[in-house]
Amino acid sequence: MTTADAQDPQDPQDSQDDDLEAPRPRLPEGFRIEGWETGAVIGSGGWGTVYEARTVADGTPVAVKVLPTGALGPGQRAALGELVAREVRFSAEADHPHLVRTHAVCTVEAPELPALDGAIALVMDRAEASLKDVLDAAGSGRPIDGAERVLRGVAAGLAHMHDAGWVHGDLKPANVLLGPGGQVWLADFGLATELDGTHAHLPPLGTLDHLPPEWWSQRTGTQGAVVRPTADIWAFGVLAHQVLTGGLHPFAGATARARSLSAQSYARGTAPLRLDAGLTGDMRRLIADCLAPDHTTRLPHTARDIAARIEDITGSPRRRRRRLVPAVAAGFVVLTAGAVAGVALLGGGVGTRDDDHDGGVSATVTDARRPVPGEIPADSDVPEALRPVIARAAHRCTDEEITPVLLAALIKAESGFDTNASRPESEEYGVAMWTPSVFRAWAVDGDGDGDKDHMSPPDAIATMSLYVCWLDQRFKQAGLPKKDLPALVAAGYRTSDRTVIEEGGVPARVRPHVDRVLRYLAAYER
Ligand SMILES: Nc1ncnc2c1ncn2[C@@H]1O[C@H](COP(=O)(O)OP(=O)(O)OP(=O)(O)O)[C@@H](O)[C@H]1O
Repeated sequence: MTTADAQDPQDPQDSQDDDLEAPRPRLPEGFRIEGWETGAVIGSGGWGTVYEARTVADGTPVAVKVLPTGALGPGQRAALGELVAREVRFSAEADHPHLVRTHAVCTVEAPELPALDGAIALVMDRAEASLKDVLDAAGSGRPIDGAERVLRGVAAGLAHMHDAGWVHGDLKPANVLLGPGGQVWLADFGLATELDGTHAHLPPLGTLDHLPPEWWSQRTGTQGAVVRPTADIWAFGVLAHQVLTGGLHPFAGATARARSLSAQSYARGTAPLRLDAGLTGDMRRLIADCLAPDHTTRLPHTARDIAARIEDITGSPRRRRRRLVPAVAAGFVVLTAGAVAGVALLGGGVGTRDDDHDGGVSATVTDARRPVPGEIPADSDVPEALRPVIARAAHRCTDEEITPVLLAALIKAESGFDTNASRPESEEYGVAMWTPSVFRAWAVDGDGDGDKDHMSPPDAIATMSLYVCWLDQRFKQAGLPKKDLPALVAAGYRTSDRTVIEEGGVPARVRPHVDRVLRYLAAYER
């Protein structure tokens, strides 16, 4: 579903990193730049090299970014000057606990090292690691240590930037620094530029993995590409997914370019959003909002709003325990991703959701007397063994119309919950009545057994959820009435998205089937 970052030798983004491996002139350890003394190299970026350093007067640790200017042509020198000026101006203006501070800008005087003589040196707070270092070392599939703290810090820093009228423009794990006392700092404001009305012009640098899909269709004029705050929101969505899954990118692909193409297919409406199944519902919704497919639909999700939501989701454990979470029908437990089999029966009463990803059961228990909208009621005819499978499959889709009861109604109309159902004349099999060739195009491994089998209820139902989620998105994009979506989805599952869109509604030939689905749905929702 998602693919860990991998390097592609053909990928310009990755080959940029190869370039960084080329030997560069280095300052010797103990080199003095005004009141600071450099130490070992921390790393190199597109423009220069970052060194450990300390303040000579009192030994305070700092980092010094040295940007050589000697080998640059006049145009490059001007561009570098502009980046530095932005970074310094930004740092001075935007004083904030989640933005790294630049203390001074100096000139390196090293006549004996001509390549570095005259270089610009930025003296900054020193971090212990970047978020990229942490993600590179993390085991994928689980949130990194301190994931919530990191997300809170990044979101707060971004909200402060946007409120101050700046766009970061290059938000990515390498530009999130982690301080020695657990601080979270946004860094590298080289691309940050003041908002001009609603957007800023930036040169087309950025990072493929964190660029919003609309970036590719924008026209790049002499001033560069238009970068708006919503581009930072997209980048935050990608980064949050990576932080919560130990580095998994939300879009599939072995290379940055492939992932970017997947993101563009999603934005065009030709592929659904497939977030990692281990995310909690709150985080899923938040990431899905950040990854809204275009600038306009992302616009309502401001950094301030995202920061507030993250505070709410990840608030203190005490606050979290008090928050009651809407849950599945009374008397059973919803299993999070990675655990499908088994239904634990609990008594009635009120429980809480465990927002921490422990890879195990995320228990959501409701008050038995109050059925939760969209969830399967306790007294329904849905077989107990299928309930958690259906609930989990429905919760994979972030679109509100795709609920457990809608999936249950669809399955009942398709097969009457018969896991061995078979209609050979139309080549439809299993509980979700998949035609094997169509199933293969969408297949999801719902039970995580490494196999995708249309006769396996978890696989068939998870795939049904993915497919109807996509239908739902298609119909919304086509402007079909929101209130008709359950009927349209039922019709689309029996025919195709195209047929429904072309007919502008439910085709007459599937009307009886659709009516049946709606009747079952109404009974579950009563
Ligand atoms: N203040 C700092 N404290 C500690 N490490 C830092 C600091 N600033 C940058 N680094 C680290 O130094 C390395 C180089 O950083 P730099 O900002 O030059 O490049 P980058 O962000 O990796 O790439 P680019 O700037 O080209 O996008 C990175 O590993 C970064 O995490």
